[in-house]
Amino acid sequence: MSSPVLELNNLKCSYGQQLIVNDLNIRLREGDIGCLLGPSGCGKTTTLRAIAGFEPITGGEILLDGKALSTPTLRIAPEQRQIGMVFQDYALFPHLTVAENVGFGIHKSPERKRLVEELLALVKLDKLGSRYPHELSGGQQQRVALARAMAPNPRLLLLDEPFSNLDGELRRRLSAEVRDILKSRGISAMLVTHDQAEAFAVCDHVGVLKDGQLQQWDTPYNLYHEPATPFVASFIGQGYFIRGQLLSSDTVQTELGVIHGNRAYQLPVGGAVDVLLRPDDLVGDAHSELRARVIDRTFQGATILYRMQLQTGTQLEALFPSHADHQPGDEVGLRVAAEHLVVFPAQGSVNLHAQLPLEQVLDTGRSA
Ligand SMILES: Nc1ncnc2c1ncn2[C@@H]1O[C@H](COP(=O)(O)OP(=O)(O)OP(=O)(O)O)[C@@H](O)[C@H]1O
Repeated sequence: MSSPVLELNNLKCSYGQQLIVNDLNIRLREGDIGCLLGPSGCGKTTTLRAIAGFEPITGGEILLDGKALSTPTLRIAPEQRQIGMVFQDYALFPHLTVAENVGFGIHKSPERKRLVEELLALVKLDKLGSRYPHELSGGQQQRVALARAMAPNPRLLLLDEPFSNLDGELRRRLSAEVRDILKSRGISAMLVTHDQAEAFAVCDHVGVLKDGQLQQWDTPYNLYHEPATPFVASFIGQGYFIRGQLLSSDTVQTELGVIHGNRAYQLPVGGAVDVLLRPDDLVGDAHSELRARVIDRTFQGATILYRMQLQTGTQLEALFPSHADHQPGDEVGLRVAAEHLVVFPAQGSVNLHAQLPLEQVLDTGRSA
């Protein structure tokens, strides 16, 4: 396994007496794109600014290639860190052309002209080198910012909400393109976002933060299918919890029937658990004894998200292919097809027949 390019060891950051980032441990491998993801105010930007050298740290250490950049008694200046930064608002120099912006950090290099041309071609702006930033679209400006940050060949690139000023399709396309560009050059990067789809599309590893603490640092696949905490389960993807009882380490009895998973839990057999259900864990089955009534539906194109109710009153969400066209009031046969059984020890005193909505988990998490 390759050695980490960036290490955050027990990192702590504070503003005055207020601890903002608490004991963060992250290792980013060479060539990987990492992400800090979490709700507003959880400490993502503070962490990124500490890595860049703009904020002091109050505990732990930040290492680049094994060398200390920050400790509570040391702060290497940002320009000496070999770290490039791309900001949300592009932060281009308005009085410099596109080519001059890109070449700004390498003005002493004899290779400057060639490098600028190469980078402009890489970000597909080779014909726009003589324009000024205000003559470009938002997406084009962010490409210039990316090329400028890459020009000095940094060991690590930091991207702070780089696509948040762009919308919809452009945002999706540019984020995929940026991933391709970084990967084609083997550049290690750390991105901050509160957009889960963006984190999943761009990054190899994602760290979910809550109140300055890392809940899980993992691949997007594992965050979705094997969330380590109820907070990650509820923050990542759609879903909700239903109450169940553990029959064995990998089997749980619920009012939807017995659900058998592919992973063993070290929890007391017979104990109450909360079972995570994603809308795509429920499939239609006309022959199933489990029946639910459609309450409402949201047409999403290829799929329809149904809200349904069991006879017991429990409400469920199910995502069906669009051709399964049910109307409110219809009775539908259901089956659970959850390969990835995700359970947590039961929280609070939830009515056995009531689902625990995700918002409640998030609220409980916040106030904890
Ligand atoms: N300069 C500052 N002085 C005091 N408190 C600050 C300062 N900057 C940020 N904070 C506080 O630190 C906490 C974390 O802020 P931070 O900007 O790191 O969060 P974030 O996760 O990036 O949020 P967002 O997604 O909204 O940008 C917040 O409670 C914020 O109010």
